[in-house]
Amino acid sequence: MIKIDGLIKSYRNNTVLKNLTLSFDSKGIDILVGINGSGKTTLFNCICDIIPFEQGEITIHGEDRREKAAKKFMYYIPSDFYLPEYLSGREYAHFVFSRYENPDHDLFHFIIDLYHLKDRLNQKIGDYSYGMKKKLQIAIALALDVRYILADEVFNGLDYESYLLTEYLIERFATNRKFILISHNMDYISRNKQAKVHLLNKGRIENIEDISMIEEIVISNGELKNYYEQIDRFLHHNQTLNA
Ligand SMILES: Nc1ncnc2c1ncn2[C@@H]1O[C@H](COP(=O)(O)OP(=O)(O)OP(=O)(O)O)[C@@H](O)[C@H]1O
Repeated sequence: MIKIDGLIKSYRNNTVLKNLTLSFDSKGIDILVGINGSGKTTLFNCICDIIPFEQGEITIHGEDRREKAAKKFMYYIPSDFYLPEYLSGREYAHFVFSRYENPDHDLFHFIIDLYHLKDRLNQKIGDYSYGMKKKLQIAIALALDVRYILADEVFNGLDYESYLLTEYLIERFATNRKFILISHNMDYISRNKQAKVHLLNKGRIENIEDISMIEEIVISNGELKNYYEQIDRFLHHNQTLNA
């Protein structure tokens, strides 16, 4: 289980996470939603010990997140990943595998095949497209013997077939590990009824039982209604001028 207790994280005087308490069990899919800048990536960076925070505690299977014993349970696919462009996909996968226990090489090659990347594996990552880099990261993540895979916008950059394939892989692999996904993809969220959805809003987290609530919350919290009215007034004004 990942336990987050009383987490407070600020950047100078901007408090992004305000006394956050939540936990993730070790199977299934959890999806983190929230408007741009609500702190989703910050939360992932805190969990994975990439950034420090002022207050609170995060444990992974009872181990503090900073401990090696905690890190071996997790793999993180960030949205803006900077991969070593001078390595081939194969070399990079081997580098990651060397840092974890029991990676499944057969599974890695199986997924690489599904993603049509087999012939590209010996090429430098610098020559890969954005979607190909994403697929390489997903294949590596699934081949690792980890409990938790955290992924920030994992479907971005994937063509539709690869998106559906990845959705299916995640669903099947979630029977014995946890995927915590940051996603703005409402298509994915609404299709995956078994996933738990958490909304990060103004530094606090709430569970979303009914995903139609997301639209209501976004509209009632944000400036959206105001923007809709501005667009209507703008169009009305211009149409009047052009009439
Ligand atoms: N290194 C940093 N220094 C200062 N402020 C930061 C830093 N990183 C993030 N922030 C601020 O923290 C807030 C949360 O950012 P974060 O990237 O966690 O949001 P997010 O929910 O992941 O956004 P998005 O949906 O756009 O990816 C934003 O106001 C952002 O400007």
